[in-house]
Amino acid sequence: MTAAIIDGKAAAAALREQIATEVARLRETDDLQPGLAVVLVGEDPASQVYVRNKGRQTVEAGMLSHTHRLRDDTSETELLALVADLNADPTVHGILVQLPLPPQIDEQRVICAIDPAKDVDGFHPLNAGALANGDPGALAPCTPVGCLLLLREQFDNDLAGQHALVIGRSNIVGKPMAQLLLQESCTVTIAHSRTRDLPALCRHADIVVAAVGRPGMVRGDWLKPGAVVIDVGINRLPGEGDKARLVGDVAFAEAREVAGAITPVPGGVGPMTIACLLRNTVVAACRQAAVASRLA
Ligand SMILES: NC(=O)C1=CN([C@@H]2O[C@H](COP(=O)(O)OP(=O)(O)OC[C@H]3O[C@@H](n4cnc5c(N)ncnc54)[C@H](OP(=O)(O)O)[C@@H]3O)[C@@H](O)[C@H]2O)C=CC1
Ligand SMILES: Nc1nc(=O)c2c([nH]1)NC[C@@H]1CN(c3ccc(C(=O)N[C@@H](CCC(=O)O)C(=O)O)cc3)C=[N+]21
Repeated sequence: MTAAIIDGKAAAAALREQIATEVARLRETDDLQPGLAVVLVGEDPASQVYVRNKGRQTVEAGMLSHTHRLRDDTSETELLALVADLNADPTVHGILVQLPLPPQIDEQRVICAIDPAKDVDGFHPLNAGALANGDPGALAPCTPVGCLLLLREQFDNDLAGQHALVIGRSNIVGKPMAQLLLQESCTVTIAHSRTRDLPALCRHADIVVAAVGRPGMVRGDWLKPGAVVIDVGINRLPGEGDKARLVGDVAFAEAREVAGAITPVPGGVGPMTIACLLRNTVVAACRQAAVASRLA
C-alpha cells in the first residue's frame, strides 16, 4: 500500500481563507480588527523563520501583527513588563511568546503572566485545565488542534473508537493532543522516553502522532498497515551546501509503504499550526469584544 499524502499546506491555506473572510466581516460590521503580538527573545534562526511567517500570514488575513524582538540577554523582569503592557493593550487580542526562552527566564512564570483570555497558544494553566475538563470553549494549543483538524478530515469527522498513539508528552504538543483525541472518543495511549517496547505499541495504533524531536525515529515496520500517521517533528539536518534539510520524526519513505495516510515534513502539520494560531486569535478577539464569531 502506498499512503495518501495529507496536504497540510493546502488545508492550512483553506483555513486561512475562511479566517480572512471572517476578519473582513468583523472589521466591516463590528469595527473589530483582531491583533496578534509575537514576542521573540534571542536569535534562534528556526524561530526567526517561524516568527516571520506568522507575521506575514497574520497581515494577509487582514489582522494586526505586532512583533517584538528582544535581545538574548533580556531579563525575566523586562519580559514580564512587556507581557503586562501587551495584556493591557486593547489592540492586542492574542499574545504568543516564542518558546524555548533563554535559561535566565522561567518559562512557566512567563506563561502564567499572560492574560488567559489572550493566551492564543493555550499554554496558560487555566486554558490547559479547561481543555482537560473537556470545555469546548478552551483556547487549545495550535499544533495539536492542527493535527486534529487533519485527522478529522481523514476519518470523515468520526474518530470514535480509534486506537491513537501519541508519542511525546510535552505540554505544547503531546499532552494536549492526547486530551483532544480523548475528547473525540479515541482510545489514547501516550508514549515517552521511558515507554517500553514502543514498536509493539505502535503496531496496534490506527492513528500515530509523533511529537518527539528525533529524526526518522518511527520506522515503517512499526506501523499497522493502513494507519494514519501525523508527523509533528521538525528536525533540521545538514543539507546541500549551507541549507538545512527539514525532516520529521517518522522515516517517511518507509512509512509511506505501510501507512494509509501520512503528513509530510515540511508541508504537513507546520502550516496548520500557524493557521490555528490565527484562528485562536480571531476567537479570542471576538470574546474580548463580546462579539459573536462564526469560526469557533
Ligand atoms: N510542526 C509544528 O508546528 C511543531 C513542531 N514541533 C516539533 O515537534 C517535536 C516535539 O516537540 P516538543 O513536544 O516541544 O518536544 P519536547 O522535547 O518537549 O518533548 C519530546 C517528547 O518526546 C519524548 N521522547 C524523547 N525521546 C523518546 C524516545 N526515544 N521514545 C519515545 N519518546 C521519546 C520525550 O519523553 P520524556 O517526556 O520522557 O522526556 C518528550 O515527552 C520537535 O521536533 C519540535 O520541533 C513542536 C511544536 C510545533
Ligand atoms: N509559544 C510557542 N508556540 C508555538 O506554537 C511554537 C513555539 N512557541 N516554539 C516553536 C514551535 C515550533 N512551531 C512551528 C510552527 C510552524 C512551523 C512551520 O510552519 N513549518 C513549515 C516549515 C518552515 C521552515 O521551512 O522552517 C512546515 O512544516 O512546512 C514549524 C514549527 C511552533 N512552535
